[in-house]
Amino acid sequence: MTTPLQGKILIVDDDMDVLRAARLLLKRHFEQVDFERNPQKIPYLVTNFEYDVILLDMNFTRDLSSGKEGFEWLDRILDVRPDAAVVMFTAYGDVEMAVRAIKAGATDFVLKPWENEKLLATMQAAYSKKTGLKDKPAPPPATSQSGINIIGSSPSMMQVLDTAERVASTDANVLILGENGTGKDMLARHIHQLSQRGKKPFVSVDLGAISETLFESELFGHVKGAFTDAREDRSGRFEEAANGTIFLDEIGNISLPFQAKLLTVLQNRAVTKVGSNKAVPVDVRLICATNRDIVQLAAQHLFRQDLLYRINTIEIQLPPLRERKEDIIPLAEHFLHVYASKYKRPVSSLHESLVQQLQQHDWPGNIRELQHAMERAVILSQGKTLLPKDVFVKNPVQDQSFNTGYNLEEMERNIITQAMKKCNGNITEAAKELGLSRAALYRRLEKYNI
Ligand SMILES: Nc1ncnc2c1ncn2[C@@H]1O[C@H](COP(=O)(O)OP(=O)(O)OP(=O)(O)O)[C@@H](O)[C@H]1O
Repeated sequence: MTTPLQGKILIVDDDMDVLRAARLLLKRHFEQVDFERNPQKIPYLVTNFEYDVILLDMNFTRDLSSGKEGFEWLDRILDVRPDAAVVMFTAYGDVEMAVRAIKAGATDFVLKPWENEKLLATMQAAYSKKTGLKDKPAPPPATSQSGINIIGSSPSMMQVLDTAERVASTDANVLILGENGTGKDMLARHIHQLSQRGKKPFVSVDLGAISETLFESELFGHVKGAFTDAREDRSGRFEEAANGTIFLDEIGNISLPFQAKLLTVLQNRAVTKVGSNKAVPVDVRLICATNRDIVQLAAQHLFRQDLLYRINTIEIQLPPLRERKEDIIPLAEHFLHVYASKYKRPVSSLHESLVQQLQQHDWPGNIRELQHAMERAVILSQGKTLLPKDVFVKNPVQDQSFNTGYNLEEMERNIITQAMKKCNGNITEAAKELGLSRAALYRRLEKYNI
């Protein structure tokens, strides 16, 4: 057994067996474990004693299934002690409710019947969070757990990673919002890896890159003969994601008729292939993302409100890089090492003047832009230290108006740069403007390092 932690715990549950069992377990690991059967005593207890973590039942017998009473008590606790760490105890099957409790300010939740290890780990994590956040080592713990190296220890990123970690195991639908290049895809993979579905498929679908005609067959599959080119049965992306996670990127870009089709699939948890009339059940966890203001789209009736409610059980907002400047240098250093090793370059540090310029830059293309800038700089670098001129290469197209000459590639680069500028870095809109698919535009952005 590890060194016992300090810490004062309160358990509130009206089931005496639960109280006894939980107390027996927690007593071995915490300095003091109090328990209370009557929730009416909560205001008195939290006012007069300082508990580090409160384990609170969501369903007292007065109100067996709605969890409403649990929410009320959570509110009362937070009124008295806004910084209280409250872990909700909830019945299996009430996960959505527990997730709502987290939105309402709970720290975490544990499902009943519980596994001792899980209960202990959750209580210990809540305790450390409450008392020792500052002592934690710098890298966010989630990084190594998922195997995905998410760089960022700014307060806003810590909060994003914290929410991601907590929702990962719940199977709740997640909507990730953020500008292009802020890491939405990466975060979706991270959540998948941390979830119980981590070893099952993660299927990413860029809805902005699928043409309207292929939408249904791509997502739901088709049967042989459904249309001229359908020479054999084909499974869709939902089926490929069976037991795993489907990531629907650019969800804000699909037309109203397809929103209706998607909603039917999500409601019925079953897909019907094009050309078939048999619905096949699918078990997938849904993560969606968009860079658009989806609430506004819903208000303008361009996005179905009922679909929005389905997909946004949990919303995670990824802040743009310019709003988490603390992350710029760690990210730049990360990419420096990645590309120095990839291209076998001797460069290993950033010059002080470059550090300043990196921090001052606005990064409209967010982390993707920084990543490309660092890749290009590493390739062009000549010494051990990267200088501003390596990263902020004077790019003639930025200074000149469109018609610079007759070099085709240069003209293409020019046009794309102009379109990206005009659309404020919004890839979907720029692709539309240029008459390209998003995928085709991405390829060109990569090619020209834009
Ligand atoms: N926190 C991070 N740490 C390290 N790399 C990151 C981080 N966030 C994003 N990246 C990298 O930046 C690039 C862009 O990230 P990603 O594709 O996840 O962004 P996105 O928001 O999904 O972009 P888009 O909206 O354009 O599809 C990727 O190469 C990703 O690996």
